Amino acid sequence: MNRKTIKSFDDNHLNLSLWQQLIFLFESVRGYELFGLKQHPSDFNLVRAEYINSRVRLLALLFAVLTPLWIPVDYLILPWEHFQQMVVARIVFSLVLLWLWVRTSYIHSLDKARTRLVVLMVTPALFHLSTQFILGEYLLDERLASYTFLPFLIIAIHCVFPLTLKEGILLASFTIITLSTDELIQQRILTLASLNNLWLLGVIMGIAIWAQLSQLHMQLKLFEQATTDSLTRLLNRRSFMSLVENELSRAERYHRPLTMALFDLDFFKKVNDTYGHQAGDKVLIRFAELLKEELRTTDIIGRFGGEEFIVALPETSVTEAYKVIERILTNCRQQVVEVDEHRIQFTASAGLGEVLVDVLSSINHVDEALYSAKENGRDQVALVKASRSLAE
Ligand SMILES: Nc1nc2c(ncn2[C@@H]2O[C@H](COP(=O)(O)OP(=O)(O)OP(=O)(O)O)[C@@H](O)[C@H]2O)c(=O)[nH]1
Repeated sequence: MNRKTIKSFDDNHLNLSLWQQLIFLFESVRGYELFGLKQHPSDFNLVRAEYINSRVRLLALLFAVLTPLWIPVDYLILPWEHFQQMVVARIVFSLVLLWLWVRTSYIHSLDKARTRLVVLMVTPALFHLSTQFILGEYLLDERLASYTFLPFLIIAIHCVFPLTLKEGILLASFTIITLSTDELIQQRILTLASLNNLWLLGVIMGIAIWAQLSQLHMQLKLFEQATTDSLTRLLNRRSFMSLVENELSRAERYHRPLTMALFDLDFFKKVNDTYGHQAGDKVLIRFAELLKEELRTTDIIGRFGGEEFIVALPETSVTEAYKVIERILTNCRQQVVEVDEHRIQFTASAGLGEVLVDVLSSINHVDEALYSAKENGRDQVALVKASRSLAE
């Protein structure tokens, strides 16, 4: 039996062990998502991909334009032979980045954005290596001090990207290893000068990763605010609709069933009027939790407004969905929400049907079915009329 009660958050929190409280804190600052241990929603990934891509483009263009501008300085301070080689290196580097700028005009996946980011970071690292190779011992000349700054600049630039801890560490390590290739080959990596450089690169990398995490955290928060209902943490109507639109395209392409159910809590006004609005909110939260518990992670759950909830079940026929909805309504009857000395019980009604042709009219149909469930006495599920289930 699935009999559950809700206590206030503070009661629950006080009973937690130190370890549980730490886990709670970790979760509340979105630790799993920031560390890259939990997948972000697919539409968030697309937003992040676009964000990363636009920065890759901007930086590629900036590097491509600025690098050749240094040629007059090369001319003034480098011997002719080195100058020629540096000009070639600068032009090649600039062309690669221009190519990256042109290629990155369109994005449709996070993986692509990540690959472009790696190319953006590795290209200047390779340019730096070629500089080391061309100038060699000449770099010890004080006038060429600025030619050794590039690695620090490259690592510092990592901070403009919203990355998870895992991505940030991988990318920065990859860049640092590329930057150190020369010293690794010549076995100079353990000299004091090299270790000093590595230490400084490590510090800048730490700061850059912190900035990346802060950006990602902010983006996750904004995304959540834009797509979820703040009370129940379910999808809001707009993001529910957009996810179901995608799911409907998939269902049509692969000829798979997609069903939808609209729930409405029965006599909810009475709960508010009798026990107060906060008690009503707790009932809404409990019902949202019940939906999350009873449905699959692939199902789409949203708060449609007020005391109405909506779910879409991919890969599920109406017959299968009917059993699921009945199970939810049965469990709903067994829920108890404790508010002060009161124990509130509640029921729900539902309309159920297949999603066909377009999402909006399917919602209208399940809404009509819900209406008949209410008319027939509530606390039950009603199906969209058979004729409606055929594509109209
Ligand atoms: N506590 C709380 N109440 C809400 C919220 N959103 C809507 N409501 C209330 O939900 C109630 C809905 O009432 P009605 O539409 O009359 O429906 P009902 O009382 O559930 O009756 P039936 O649907 O016919 O069974 C209204 O009193 C709204 O104020 C919310 O976020 N929190």
